[in-house]
Amino acid sequence: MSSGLPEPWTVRFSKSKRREYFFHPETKQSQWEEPEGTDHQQLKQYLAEHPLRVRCLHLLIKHRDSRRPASHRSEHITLSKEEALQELAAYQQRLEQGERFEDLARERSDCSSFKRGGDLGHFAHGEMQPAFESVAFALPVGAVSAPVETDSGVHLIKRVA
Ligand SMILES: O=C(N[C@H](Cc1nc2ccccc2[nH]1)C(=O)O)c1cc2ccccc2s1
Repeated sequence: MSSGLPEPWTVRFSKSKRREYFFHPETKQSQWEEPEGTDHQQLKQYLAEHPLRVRCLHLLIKHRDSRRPASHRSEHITLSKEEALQELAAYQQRLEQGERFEDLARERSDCSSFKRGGDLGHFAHGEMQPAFESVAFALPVGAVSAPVETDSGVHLIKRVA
């Protein structure tokens, strides 16, 4: 689906101003206003279907090959990746039995976001590790991912916005 923007303009999200802006990848020009010739309705429809930001909760289980094999739970994580995946599968079952994602993230996540029920807040493209980002942006709101592997460990991701 077209963005409604004239080629090759793209739309991005400004974290500082918390709003979208328009970027021309050849001239490197950026501006707040919609470029000349934009189909406004099509752009609004496009943004409704291709959000520039998502908000997710996640439950991370680190293992001995994680980038930083330590967390508030353990100074030295020795779990193997296979053991971490087995433990994550048990949390998937508990979610399927109706337990709240936030409660399980608070109980078990090795990410410092555990304190907020695994809430990472809103993030745009380019802010999280690629494998995490692509799954997060592909999730429907309210859905929980299958296990996702990143350099940090193995995750379950719930998209909430
Ligand atoms: O990178 C973080 N924490 C790392 C673990 C980690 N690695 C991740 C990789 C992708 C998404 C979230 C991730 N969390 C740590 O604690 O070792 C973040 C913590 C928080 C806390 C609040 C909001 C965003 C973030 S991102």
